[in-house]
Amino acid sequence: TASTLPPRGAGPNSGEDVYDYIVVGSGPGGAPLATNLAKAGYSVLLLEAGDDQSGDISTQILQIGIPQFTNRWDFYVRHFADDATQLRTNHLTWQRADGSLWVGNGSAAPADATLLGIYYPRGATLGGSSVINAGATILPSRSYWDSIGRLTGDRSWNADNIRNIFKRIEDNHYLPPGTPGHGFNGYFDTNGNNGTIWERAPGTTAILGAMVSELGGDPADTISLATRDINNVSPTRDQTPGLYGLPVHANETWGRFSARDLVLSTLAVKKPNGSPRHPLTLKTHALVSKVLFDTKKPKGRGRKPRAVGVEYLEGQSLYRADPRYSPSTSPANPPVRTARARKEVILSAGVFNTPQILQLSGVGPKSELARLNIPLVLDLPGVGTHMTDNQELPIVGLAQQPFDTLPSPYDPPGLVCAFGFPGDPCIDLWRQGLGPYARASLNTNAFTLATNHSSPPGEVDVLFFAIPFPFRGYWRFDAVVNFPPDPPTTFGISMVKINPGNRAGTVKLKSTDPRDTPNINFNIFSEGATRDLAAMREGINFGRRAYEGVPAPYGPVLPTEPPLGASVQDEEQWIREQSFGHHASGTCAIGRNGDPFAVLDSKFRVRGIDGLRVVDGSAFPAAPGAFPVTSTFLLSEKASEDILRDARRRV
Ligand SMILES: Cc1cc2nc3c(=O)[nH]c(=O)nc-3n(C[C@H](O)[C@H](O)[C@H](O)COP(=O)(O)OP(=O)(O)OC[C@H]3O[C@@H](n4cnc5c(N)ncnc54)[C@H](O)[C@@H]3O)c2cc1C
Repeated sequence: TASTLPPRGAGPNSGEDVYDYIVVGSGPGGAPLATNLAKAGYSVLLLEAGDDQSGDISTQILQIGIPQFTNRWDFYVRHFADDATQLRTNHLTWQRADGSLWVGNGSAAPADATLLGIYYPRGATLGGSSVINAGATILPSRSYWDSIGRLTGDRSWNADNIRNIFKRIEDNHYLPPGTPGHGFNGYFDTNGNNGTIWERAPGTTAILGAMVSELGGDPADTISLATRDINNVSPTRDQTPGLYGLPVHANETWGRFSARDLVLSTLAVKKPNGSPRHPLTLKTHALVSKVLFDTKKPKGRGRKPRAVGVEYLEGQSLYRADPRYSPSTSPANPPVRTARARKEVILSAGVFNTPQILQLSGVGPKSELARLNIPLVLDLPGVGTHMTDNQELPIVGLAQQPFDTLPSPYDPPGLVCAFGFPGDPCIDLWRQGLGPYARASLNTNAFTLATNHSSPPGEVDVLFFAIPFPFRGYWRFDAVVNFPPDPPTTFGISMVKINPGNRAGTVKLKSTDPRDTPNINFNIFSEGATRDLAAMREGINFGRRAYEGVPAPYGPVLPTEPPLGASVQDEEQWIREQSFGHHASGTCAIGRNGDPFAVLDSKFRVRGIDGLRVVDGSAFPAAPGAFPVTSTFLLSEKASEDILRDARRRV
């Protein structure tokens, strides 16, 4: 079949590209696993479609680490199958006849504009999205991990076990050494604010104080509460709402830690003779197009197809979501390579690309594969389904005066950072461990709420972070936006829905061309909508009451968005149409035995296939807490243990 690997010695590879394991994708799912397997002595090929951008300073400093032209893929997704609803979303991206981008809803779109969809960037570089994300590092609730154990009957999924993995990998820079539940010698740098940022940001602190007060606390405690550890081990942590610090994956001088560091540091270890200590081979510019299966041997009773390698296209920016891709300059027929795995192939290409690769390989919903005439290897209806996301929405308000941050006495007078633009004086300071980039920023606060609609009851189900601008979602910085600029008195209480009920998102192939993006539809608020909308409305009302309570000179703050005075129905419509996400999970989910939609078993093995696992954000059976990245590192560490245990058993 099309998926069969050429015999060893045949073709351009001549058998030389053979490894114990092949890992596809170097993000938080792939990198820990690839490096752990190599450190255990197994030969590993790590294939990454992007390139190594570690020389780009914006990827080194957390505060300026926004998605760049060189390190991201631009996906455009749908939130709804229904066009009329979709067109009311205010942050749709459209392409005009001259190629420029325009952002706005359908009512005002220029006549020459074609709808691309809702912009949804992903990291596509060595280290994956951990190189471009905001770095928020919050563990999900204990019940989240325990529920995977209950779902699968696999007791290794339990909160204590996962906390032990966290302790092993963390290198905490914001708590006293020895703090229970934390680690201080691992690779996963975490940092958090020490309170001083709030002393110089009186407006933001006043808003946080009003939120504390609204929950029955004393606003005089605001600064000390804003340094509280949200990843604490208290047995009541998940049921204790209120203000905390928001930790991030960053080192002691707020340099970004990412999955890239793990790969580069593993490659850098040498033996005394100068040869690599660990048998890890990294190939960037390698876009995996399919998994190859052994379909030659006669099928015995119960014999499953076996993954034996991968096929990949070689070259830079081959995927059409890469902003550097151009139909005129990108090669039409890049070289096609294969690599063989003695033991296993592990897909860690992220929530959109892992299900794309599986479907291109003939593993997925039978009807979908038949639609594109892809030879069927296994009918696995759950591939590319059950996608979930944390819905987010800002509660926007206008204060009585602008939100200023007072200068730090430690900075040169008149210092103004340019956030990575040429001549940024703060970059040189950061190199010396000084200046604003070497300190916590204003978004290092987290405020949780347990609404009357939380599930499990009593557990926090909404997380806010308070910032002096409205975070309404993503669009490209070079797009023209069709919204009026926000005045400097604008504030945003950003709301993230924890444990969302919707898992109706899908990733389906657009074509059999591996360079095409798939069709992605989150189908938001299709499932569990009553509960989620009610919880988010309760969150909005909490934010509005807090705004009213902000004292002079900043308050009272006038809530402006979602629009005031709307009926319940209209407000729900606003939430449905204007909320957004960027934490997609679950497109190849772990599930219980007997569930036809369970793509993976509890050990990350693709059900019905030997030698193939999925280890990335696709594997989560539900959204992991408010922020997925830490859980993805933990998942990868857990998978490493499972895979190494199996490898030793087979020896
Ligand atoms: C802008 C942004 C902000 C975010 N902020 C936060 C946050 O503050 N906190 C948080 O917890 N989470 C955040 N996230 C989400 C978080 O970063 C992701 O959930 C996490 O990185 C997922 O890890 P992953 O390994 O599943 O996939 P990814 O990190 O997406 O990595 C997948 C890798 O696979 C590669 N790849 C894809 N297809 C192929 C192919 N065919 N062949 C070879 N390689 C391939 C990609 O290039 C990429 O490097 C954010 C994400 C973004 C994009």
